[in-house]
Amino acid sequence: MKIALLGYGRMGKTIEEIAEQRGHEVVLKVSDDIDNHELDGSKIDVAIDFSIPKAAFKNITTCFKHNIPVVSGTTGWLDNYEKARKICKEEDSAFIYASNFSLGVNVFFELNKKLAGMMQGLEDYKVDIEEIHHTQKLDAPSGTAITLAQQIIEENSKLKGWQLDDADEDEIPIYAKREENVPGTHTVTYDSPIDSIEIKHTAKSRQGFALGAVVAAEYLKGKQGIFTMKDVLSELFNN
Ligand SMILES: NC(=O)C1=CN([C@@H]2O[C@H](COP(=O)(O)OP(=O)(O)OC[C@H]3O[C@@H](n4cnc5c(N)ncnc54)[C@H](O)[C@@H]3O)[C@@H](O)[C@H]2O)C=CC1
Ligand SMILES: O=C(O)C1=N[C@H](C(=O)O)C[C@H](O)C1
Repeated sequence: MKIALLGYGRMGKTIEEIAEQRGHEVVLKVSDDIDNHELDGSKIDVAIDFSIPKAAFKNITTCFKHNIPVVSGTTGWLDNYEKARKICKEEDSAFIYASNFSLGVNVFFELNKKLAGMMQGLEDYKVDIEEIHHTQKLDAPSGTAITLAQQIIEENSKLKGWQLDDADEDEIPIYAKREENVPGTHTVTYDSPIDSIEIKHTAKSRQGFALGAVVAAEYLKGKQGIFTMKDVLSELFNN
């Protein structure tokens, strides 16, 4: 598979390593305005975007217009997600976005939904989310923490939204911490006066995110439409 990397930072470099191990070829690396690069849809099978929040929408939709399917993991640009989906459909292109591509986090997402469903009637428990990332991270809270919050809100009609730090009674507080060299740690806690329940995912490196993104690109090649990591993992595990 011929891959264009949109963003060649920590994730771009890890993705290149894993893509090559899996027999793919990186044919283009973009680290600046995508308009400065020639995009030939006949020479690129899939673009993988791990760039920066303010570039992601333009990167993604420019690829759609050149008939190049896109896997995107960039966080902090989702105000424009619906617009990107619309352009993908108009251009008959293909798209997978995930706030977190790691297999472990996708299992954690399922666990989070299940636990939120079990906790929704238990009003003594207050839920919060903590995320810890490296100090270079541009956005807060993390995309993964936002996904976790949205999943909990979908299961609990009493919760109306999320908030960084100081939240109202009907909101989930998200605490975003920044520490040197932490690839990504997420904890969901339900706390009551008598006990607490905690689920936690700790990434030990960026390998899991990168592997998930390459597997998603393998899934997307030759397809048309909008997909999720759930589609990718269902195919992978035949369920
Ligand atoms: N969904 C997931 O599984 C994961 C998502 N991420 C997200 O991926 C993004 C990138 O993360 P890192 O690689 O750690 O950041 P990074 O800062 O190491 O890399 C971003 C790169 O984008 C480049 N860039 C700047 N303007 C650009 C443009 N117009 N087009 C293309 N590239 C441009 C920068 O030069 C930089 O090298 C972040 O939004 C992060 O939150 C990170 C890890 C996992
Ligand atoms: O910026 C990062 O590094 C990460 N970003 C993603 C997020 O915002 O959730 C995923 C992962 O936690 C690493």
